[in-house]
Amino acid sequence: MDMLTVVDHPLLKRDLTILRDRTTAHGLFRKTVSDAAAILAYETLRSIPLAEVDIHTPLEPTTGYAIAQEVIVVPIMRAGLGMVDGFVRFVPEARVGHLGMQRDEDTHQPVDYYANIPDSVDRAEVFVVDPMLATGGSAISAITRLKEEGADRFTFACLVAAPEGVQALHEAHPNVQIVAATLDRELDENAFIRPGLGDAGDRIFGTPA
Ligand SMILES: O=P(O)(O)OC[C@H]1O[C@H](OP(=O)(O)OP(=O)(O)O)[C@H](O)[C@@H]1O
Ligand SMILES: O=c1cc[nH]c(=O)[nH]1
Ligand SMILES: [Mg+2]
Repeated sequence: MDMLTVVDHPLLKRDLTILRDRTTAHGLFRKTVSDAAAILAYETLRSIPLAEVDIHTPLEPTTGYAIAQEVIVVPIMRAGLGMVDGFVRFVPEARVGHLGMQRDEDTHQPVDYYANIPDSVDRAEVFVVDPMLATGGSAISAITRLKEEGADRFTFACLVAAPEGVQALHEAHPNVQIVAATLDRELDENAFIRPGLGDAGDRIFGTPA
């Protein structure tokens, strides 16, 4: 699956273990989602373009670098909110858009309930973040919506990806780079990722169904 980059880092392996463990309480779960997102952001931002800038050190003029591309981070709510801090800590000037989507428990299709997308999305590098890529329905719908607003440069960053979701997202939006902390085995009959980590949103916000 070369449309997918699985970031290989010992800290991510440790963090995923904390997240998968059913005994992890929501406070540590939320912190660990943020920490793991920061590692994904660090790796993903390697390709961000830079421009040279003239600055003065206390001793002499020199050349430095500034990020030359507008960055927009778009969490898919709720669970994607847990990854925003991990991304914007490295790019504090980034704008943050929001897309609210809730998967219908029976059909597994995403139902939209909120959208707020910055006007500059058409000239930005857009990082869509959500811990879980299961069937791919939510990610596909989010990126379709962002394309309607004019966006055309995307990375989709998640913690746990299912092979079914990677395939579906790639087929629907072949130009989207997918970055994950792990590629898990499969979806189960409820479209939950196995082994997975359960319902990411409920575990981040401490609201088990
Ligand atoms: O790839 P898919 O099959 O679309 O599934 C993944 C989606 O499901 C979860 O959200 P959920 O609907 O549980 O909403 P929540 O974030 O409010 O918990 C998850 O955070 C993704 O958004
Ligand atoms: O395993 C899954 C699938 C969808 N949403 C989740 O939060 N977890
Ligand atoms: Mg959920």
